[in-house]
Amino acid sequence: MIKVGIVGGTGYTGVELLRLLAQHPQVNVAMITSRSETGVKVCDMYPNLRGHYDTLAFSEPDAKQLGAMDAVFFATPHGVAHALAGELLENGTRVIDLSADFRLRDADEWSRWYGQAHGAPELLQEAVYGLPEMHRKKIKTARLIAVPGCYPTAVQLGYLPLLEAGLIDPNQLIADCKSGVTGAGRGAKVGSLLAEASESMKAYGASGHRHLPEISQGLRDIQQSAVGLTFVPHLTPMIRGIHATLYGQLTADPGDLQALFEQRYANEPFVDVMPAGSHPETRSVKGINTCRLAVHRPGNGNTVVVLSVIDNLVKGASGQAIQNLNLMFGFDENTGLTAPALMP
Ligand SMILES: NC(=O)C1=CN([C@@H]2O[C@H](COP(=O)(O)OP(=O)(O)OC[C@H]3O[C@@H](n4cnc5c(N)ncnc54)[C@H](OP(=O)(O)O)[C@@H]3O)[C@@H](O)[C@H]2O)C=CC1
Ligand SMILES: CC(=O)N[C@@H](CCC(=O)OP(=O)(O)O)C(=O)O
Repeated sequence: MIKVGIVGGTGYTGVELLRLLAQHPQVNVAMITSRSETGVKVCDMYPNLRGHYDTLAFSEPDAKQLGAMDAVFFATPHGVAHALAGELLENGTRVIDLSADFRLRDADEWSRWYGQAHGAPELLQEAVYGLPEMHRKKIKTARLIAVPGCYPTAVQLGYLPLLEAGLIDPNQLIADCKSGVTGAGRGAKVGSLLAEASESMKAYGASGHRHLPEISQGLRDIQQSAVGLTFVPHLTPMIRGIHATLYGQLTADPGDLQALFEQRYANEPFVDVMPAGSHPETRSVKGINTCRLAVHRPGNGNTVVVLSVIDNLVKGASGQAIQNLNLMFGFDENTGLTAPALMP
């Protein structure tokens, strides 16, 4: 049994960590922080957790107490993990950061997209990008994990087999993505109000979203050369879920695309390649750590279309964070992550 702490426990990804870890036989959540709810019991704020965390209460994010944990999850806004990660690592505590603090390898690029100086550039070299389907070996020995963003997870998993096989033009990638409103976090914002977000849909960040450099970096790593990506996110009237429609231009005879995807993900516990002709739904992954994919080649033409769905709070954040923890501590990769999705 290991002891873990969660910094930022009142947010959507924090409470999702609690929900999933309640089923994890090897993990004891020993500390959870919130500056605004200090002293409040977790189960008083989140009644769905009654019976699971009856004594655990929110406390201040004290570095010394966090340093007594085996691992600490950061479910906080950007910049918070920068300030605390170094001290925790020095104490031998492993850090799993759900924010974007360590996702980009270039500190200057991070500063440009996040509008603040990078607070811990000295840690960038050791941070491992926590996408197990690409970096499983490195994750197993990592001390510091940058959990991928929600859109980046859905997009990279969809393009991975095609780019690895060299079948599409890396300069003509188009990712048309939709997110539910929990993607914007729990903080009060006009755009997340029921009357603003329901019965409507809109694109945002079309001329440049902070996930663009993260996705491009990941696809570049697969492709081993520059990529040209157009990424347009949309806000849709659902609570959870990411739906990515990915377009690629074939440069060679692709052979059997369905077999390519099935073979690439045959040993991946959290990627489900749907039968040929499928259209995966976001609700089929609600609450679970699975990415469901389908690959199409309309009219047998030159365009390949990949459909990729995840739950932004699970494979897009907290579930993937636990998948990383399992790998880092030598637990079965799917420990605590095996329940089926809630449907409808
Ligand atoms: N929502 C999503 O779908 C996804 C989110 N992420 C990322 O995960 C992180 C958390 O997201 P989410 O749960 O949505 O965020 P929320 O806004 O819902 O929650 C943020 C949490 O962080 C705490 N917090 C805020 N500022 C600080 C601070 N300076 N020091 C310590 N704690 C702080 C808050 O509690 P308090 O202020 O009381 O301390 C709160 O518990 C973000 O970086 C986000 O980008 C990643 C993938 C998907
Ligand atoms: C709907 C919505 O607002 N989504 C967020 C992305 C989700 C998220 O939290 O981003 P990270 O994965 O990088 O942390 C956004 O567009 O900024």
